[in-house]
Amino acid sequence: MSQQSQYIHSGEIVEKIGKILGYFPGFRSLHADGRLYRGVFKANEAAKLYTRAVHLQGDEIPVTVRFSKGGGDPYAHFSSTVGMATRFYLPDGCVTNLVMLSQKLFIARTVEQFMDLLEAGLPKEPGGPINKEGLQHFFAANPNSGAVFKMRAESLAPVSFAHTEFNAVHAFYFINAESRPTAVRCHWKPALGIKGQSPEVLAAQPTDILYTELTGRLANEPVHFDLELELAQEGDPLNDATVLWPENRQRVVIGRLTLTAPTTEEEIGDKVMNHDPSLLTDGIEPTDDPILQIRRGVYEVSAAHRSGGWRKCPFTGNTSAS
Ligand code: HEM
Repeated sequence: MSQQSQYIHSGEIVEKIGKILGYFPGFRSLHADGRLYRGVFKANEAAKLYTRAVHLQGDEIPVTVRFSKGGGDPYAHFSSTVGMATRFYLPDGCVTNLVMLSQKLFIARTVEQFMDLLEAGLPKEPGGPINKEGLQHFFAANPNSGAVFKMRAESLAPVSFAHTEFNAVHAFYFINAESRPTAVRCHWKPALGIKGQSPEVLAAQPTDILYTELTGRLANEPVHFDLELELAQEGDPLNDATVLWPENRQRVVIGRLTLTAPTTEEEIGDKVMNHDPSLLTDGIEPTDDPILQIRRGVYEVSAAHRSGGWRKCPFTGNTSAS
């Protein structure tokens, strides 16, 4: 995919997200509220079968994780969608990201479908409420998106990050030392097992409840997640983030993440922490999923706005979040 197609709609997308969810200067357009934690990742022997990526060869690799709420309002309560953005610090000083959601699927298959969704949800007047009627029409006309909306609306909310499964949603190619590619979907499986609760019960609790819960837990013991690869079979869609693969796909655990303590942007030394999911390293390649491809540009625009950068998207000329 060309650089232009990665960036062409980025400014417009960030602008529309702001019109729907509100502008909160200095915060991410989505996943506005989050907290950072640190720890290590250690791959097991199985990892090498699938990838030659330097952080997946068995050495202990420093990591940071940003857990976040899904929405654009940093002062909102938690909902059933939370994020887990993991950064691996590679021996050569570079980093690579693995970005996941508590949801298994994304709500649009293509950039065009996502832009139509945003258009449908735009408030009828500036600053007004989200256009729920417009969205209902959109979901009726776009059944794949409607099905994901329903699935996400019916999903349980977390009781603790330590009991939540996370999913990278897109497929990636893992490339091993023999240059053999395997198409996979990645998941973080909580070592303590998966538990959920009703979103209403979670929303009635303090707005920072899952962060204080995790910080309190880490004061007593580390928290572990296993990195699981779901292996595609011939014919499984690799470019459609709105569709699950059949349930019987082989799953292989390739390593364990151990979180030990909270941290901060200052301690890490990166005030922006842009978790672009296409910031990969040799041994992992993106698929041509158009939603995965567009994310680099969108995250750069959002990161630039919140860090006092562009008032105007340099790729499209659109103004945004003023
Ligand atoms: C067209 C599709 C998408 C758009 C437009 C979008 C937009 C955004 C934006 C604007 C941010 C804030 C970036 C920043 O300021 O650093 C963000 C963060 C995030 N997105 Fe997406 N996103 C999309 C798809 C996805 C998907 C498929 C996932 C599934 C893994 C995902 C997971 C996350 C997470 C976990 C964060 C928080 C990252 C952090 O903690 O720094 N997004 N997204």
